[in-house]
Amino acid sequence: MSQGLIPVTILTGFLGSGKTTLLNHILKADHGERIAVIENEFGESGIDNELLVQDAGEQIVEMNNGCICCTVRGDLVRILGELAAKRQAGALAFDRVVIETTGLADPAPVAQTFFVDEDIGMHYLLDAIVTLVDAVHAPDQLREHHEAQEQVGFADRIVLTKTDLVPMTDILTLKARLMRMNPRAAITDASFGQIDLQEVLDLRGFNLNAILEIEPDFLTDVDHAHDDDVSSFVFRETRPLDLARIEDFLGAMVQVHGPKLMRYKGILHIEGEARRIVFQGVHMLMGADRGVPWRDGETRESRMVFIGRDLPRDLLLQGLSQSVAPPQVTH
Ligand SMILES: Nc1nc2c(ncn2[C@@H]2O[C@H](COP(=O)(O)OP(=O)(O)OP(=O)(O)O)[C@@H](O)[C@H]2O)c(=O)[nH]1
Repeated sequence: MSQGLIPVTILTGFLGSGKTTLLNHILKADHGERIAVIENEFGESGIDNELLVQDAGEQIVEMNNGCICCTVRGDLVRILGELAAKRQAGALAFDRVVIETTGLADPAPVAQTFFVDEDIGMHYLLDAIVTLVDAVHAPDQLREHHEAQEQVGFADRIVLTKTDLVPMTDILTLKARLMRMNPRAAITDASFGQIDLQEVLDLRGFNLNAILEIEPDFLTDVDHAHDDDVSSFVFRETRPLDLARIEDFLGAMVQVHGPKLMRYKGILHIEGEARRIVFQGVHMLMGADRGVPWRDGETRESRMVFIGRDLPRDLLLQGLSQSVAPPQVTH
């Protein structure tokens, strides 16, 4: 096996499948390794970045201006090159790289990077493509989005998430379907990212020969299409918001527009709350959690990204603006 190369894991999976949750588990686990993370997000606002636990040992690089598999692939090559150069010069220490792709990425062009770019190949070894599959939404996603199918097809390991929300018979049906789509990849379950790290790291799973059998044009084919009708926008607001109003409003919106709302997530500045509130959902499943405290003097801004098809953008922006907390009366 190629000695001295830096192992790279590509973490992929459709929108909201649990990538950031799993990545947080990897970062928090007691493995003694330093991990450089490359985060690619759909939409201009880097929210995942804020959701990752961070300590001095980690290097987190954001790539926000497009999808890693097409427009920003050049950026990926550049970032990997810079990381390797800094590591070689002793300016940066890390043992492995994890790339979290957007939920809409086709993993093939990301994987290609490690074979077609000579410089990258000299420093890095693609360890595996780990694909997360959301047990609640995958049956529809696999039917409607070819990206979801590509992610399963290219997986070296499949991690099934949210099995806590689905009856066992449906899980077995989904597993059988995934096995038919990709007999190479073993399937593991992870509840809220809890997984034995051996299941996702150092798999030495990426096998170019196997991939070339499935997709003979793998190394040359860079053309691929995205769902063009999927779009995103960001809501921003510096005035404090009222959490109950937001929950009521979005709760009502998903009743009507749930199927269009593929993914929404944000950091909210809530009246009277010293911590960031992390609010997120996938279609009709939504929830809020308390995040890290706002720092003294920091501008508290709510930012929420919506990704979906035919989004009711004006309605959402208007409803969220009306969720600003009423001014506090001081006596
Ligand atoms: N019930 C349940 N919820 C989960 C599980 N894993 C993740 N989630 C929730 O699913 C939501 C999405 O998780 P993320 O980790 O942000 O998903 P992601 O794939 O990073 O999302 P994008 O980057 O936006 O595509 C969050 O609310 C998680 O708490 C699980 O095993 N069970």
